Amino acid sequence: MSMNLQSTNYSVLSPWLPDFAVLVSGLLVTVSLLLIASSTRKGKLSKRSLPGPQGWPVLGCIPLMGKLPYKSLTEMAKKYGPLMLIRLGSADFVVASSANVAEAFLKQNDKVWSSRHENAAGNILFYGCQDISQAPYGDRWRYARKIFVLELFTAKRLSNFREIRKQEIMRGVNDAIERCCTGTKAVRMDVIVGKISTNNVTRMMMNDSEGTLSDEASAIKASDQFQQAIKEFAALLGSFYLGDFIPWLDRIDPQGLKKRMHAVQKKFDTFLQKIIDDHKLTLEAARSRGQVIPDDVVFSLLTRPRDADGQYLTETEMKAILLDMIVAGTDTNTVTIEWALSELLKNPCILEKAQAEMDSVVGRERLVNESDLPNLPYLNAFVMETFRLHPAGAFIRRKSIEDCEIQGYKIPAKTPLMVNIYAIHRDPEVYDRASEFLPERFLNRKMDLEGQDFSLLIFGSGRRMCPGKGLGIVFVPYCLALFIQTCNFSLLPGLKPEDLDMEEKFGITISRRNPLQVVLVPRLQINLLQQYRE
Ligand code: HEM
Repeated sequence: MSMNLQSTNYSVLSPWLPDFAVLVSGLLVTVSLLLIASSTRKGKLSKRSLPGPQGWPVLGCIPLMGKLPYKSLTEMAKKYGPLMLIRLGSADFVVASSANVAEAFLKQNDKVWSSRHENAAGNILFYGCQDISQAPYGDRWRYARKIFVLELFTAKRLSNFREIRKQEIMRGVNDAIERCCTGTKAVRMDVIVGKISTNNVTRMMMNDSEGTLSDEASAIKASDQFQQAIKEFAALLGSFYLGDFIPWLDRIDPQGLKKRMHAVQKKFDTFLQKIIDDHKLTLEAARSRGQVIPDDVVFSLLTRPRDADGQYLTETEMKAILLDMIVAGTDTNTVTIEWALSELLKNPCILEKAQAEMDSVVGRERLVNESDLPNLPYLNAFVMETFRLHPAGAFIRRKSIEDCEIQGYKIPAKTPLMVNIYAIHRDPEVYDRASEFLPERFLNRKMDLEGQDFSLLIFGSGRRMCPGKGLGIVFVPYCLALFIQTCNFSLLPGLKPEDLDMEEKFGITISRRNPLQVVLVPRLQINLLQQYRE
């Protein structure tokens, strides 16, 4: 039976359609109320009015954000100061854009600002924020974080996996060189480095070198689709979902983002459940044969006994934590290394200096080791400058758990905060020639990675500081050290260093808008490199 959709819809809706006059007056009243609300909101929020742009009714400052919100907010801070109030849809955010203001939030009032602002992505992608990164401040977050730091990402495990990091990076180097067909073709560095970072983190989590995983799980982990799923996951996590800011749009999902979030979450859930089931089978077999259980994160999670007070992690919480590791642990490293390589290609004299240092400290007869890193001051300064000018993420996102006074402004509980790391790292009051890439600035500057230098907030600060920092500070410099030592790099034929674009794309991380394409040729004896081929 055919049905006239138009007339059906009309007849269903018509009882609810107000007549035109009522509609117009209703709209006028709504807009006036919103205008009144937006003009009085500052009084509501603070003792003295926090400065900030006025914004539009309903949308607030959403239209002012542009494609790169951290840059728009940096510009606004020049006008309104380093402590601003900005309304996005129906939510008031405070924005910190200087080291001093960041310190007031993250050090002097660390506990108050130690929750996270919930959003659709956190809820859908991380099983209702049951992970660490999205979890609200409270007992479950504290418990999961303690396990992460004291049992999963320990210094001992990082050290045990040293050789695996070297293997994975060298596999990537060899793969890149081979794909370049002895210097005739370019490779996409986001693809090469993305695979190295993922393999590095996933092997710590689920070490399949000892036959722990089924063929099916190993094949998924090694596939290009898995890489793409991580990209999709990270893109959705960083997406600007309108329903988070204008609650009544949540039911409509006008951008179709929630649908995509559910789809990618399902893929990861199936994969993680398979990993856990495979591990359980291996565990059973190993126990029945009295064998030693291999070292990896999933085994650690599955074999940990209940705590004395009866607390334990549920299987869903375990999956949420594993997701944290996959996403937070791969994308951050990948974008940082891709930006570092971009700067090397843009500034060939920096590459020359880094290679000269490598040759004089390590030589060309052996591969650089992680233990050489402390003896490579120029390389370390180059990495720090990359972290400064290209922070992995633009913002530290927090939420207050109680009322708080910052610089004389009273800010109520449950206010979301954005610390604009991008603005702080480019503050001309702190850094000379702040927008230029100058590794030398870190040769004579103390390199603080503990979150106590608020002009350099690479891994955040305080209670919610990055618990994966130990891996980041080894993996990023070591991966770069091996590339710098073993390869010569050039851009696509005809492209000069000064023509290389450095355009950015905003997401949960700041990535290159256009992928970096590089031609790599070996600069060491090929047999030194090839001992690490697949
Ligand atoms: C270059 C590498 C990395 C950078 C630049 C980085 C940066 C950050 C930053 C800025 C935060 C927010 C901290 C805050 O709120 O104060 C964070 C949180 C976090 N990072 Fe990292 N990260 C990196 C690598 C990793 C790795 C390798 C892992 C794990 C495998 C990881 C896991 C996490 C988790 C779980 C959180 C949330 C912590 C919490 O909310 O308690 N990160 N990271």
